[in-house]
Amino acid sequence: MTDKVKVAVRVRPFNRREVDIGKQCVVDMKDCQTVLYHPSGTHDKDSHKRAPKTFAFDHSFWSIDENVKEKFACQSTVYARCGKEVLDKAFQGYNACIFAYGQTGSGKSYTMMGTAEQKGIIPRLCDALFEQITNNQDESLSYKCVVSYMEIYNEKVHDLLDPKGGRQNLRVREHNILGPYVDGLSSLAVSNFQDIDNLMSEGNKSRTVAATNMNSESSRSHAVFSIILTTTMTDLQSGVSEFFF
Ligand SMILES: Nc1ncnc2c1ncn2[C@@H]1O[C@H](COP(=O)(O)OP(=O)(O)OP(=O)(O)O)[C@@H](O)[C@H]1O
Repeated sequence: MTDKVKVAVRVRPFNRREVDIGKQCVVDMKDCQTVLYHPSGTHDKDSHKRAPKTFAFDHSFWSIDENVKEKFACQSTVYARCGKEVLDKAFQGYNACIFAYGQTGSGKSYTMMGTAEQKGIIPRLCDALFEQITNNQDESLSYKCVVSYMEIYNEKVHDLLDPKGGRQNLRVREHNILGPYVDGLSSLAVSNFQDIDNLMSEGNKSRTVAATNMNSESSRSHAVFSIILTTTMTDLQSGVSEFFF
């Protein structure tokens, strides 16, 4: 990757409540730029204080109205610009992390997981990952894919996929070459997105606070899902890449 960190911003459609109370949209996007307008407009003597503010990002995704075809960024556009490159680099041996940040209800889950009809980045990336593994014609190359899922709650690390269902605290250690790792964290083999989805659902049941519970407790619970892709060339371990969500 030319830049190690890329930042994308996405604006979602108004929800029912916002439509009902007549909210006004103050965000516009063009190419990689995001423009914020002052809600009071710019038609009086103080207007200069309320000039629009323009910010540049690696990507600005305008997803407010799918009828505005020339501007609308759908789920596949977001994957093509943010997910595909990460996958390509993982096959070259780089580690990668896609991290969604934003206030409650801003569209993180929709962008990352999406719905059955409108798949988000994670299912698309996993489908492409397993498709690439399945289509591999090079007999000297083989791939193995495993996943881990942990929760960090009150600075304690729990294994959400522990087959024994235990709740012991795991230790974070430092490997002299690979860096920090969680000692004893289970990793389970997967061969398609459905396997991954099932393990995520199982893991979510083991979280201290239900993932859907929006209260102050849930803000202390952080779940980290990782997919570890090991590429092996005949008799030679060539690379291990890890994705974090
Ligand atoms: N780009 C989008 N297009 C259509 N609907 C969207 C979009 N983004 C979000 N939504 C809808 O907005 C609502 C809130 O989105 P979502 O649950 O993804 O937010 P979130 O940031 O994950 O919230 P939380 O932090 O509370 O989990 C959902 O009903 C979702 O379907």
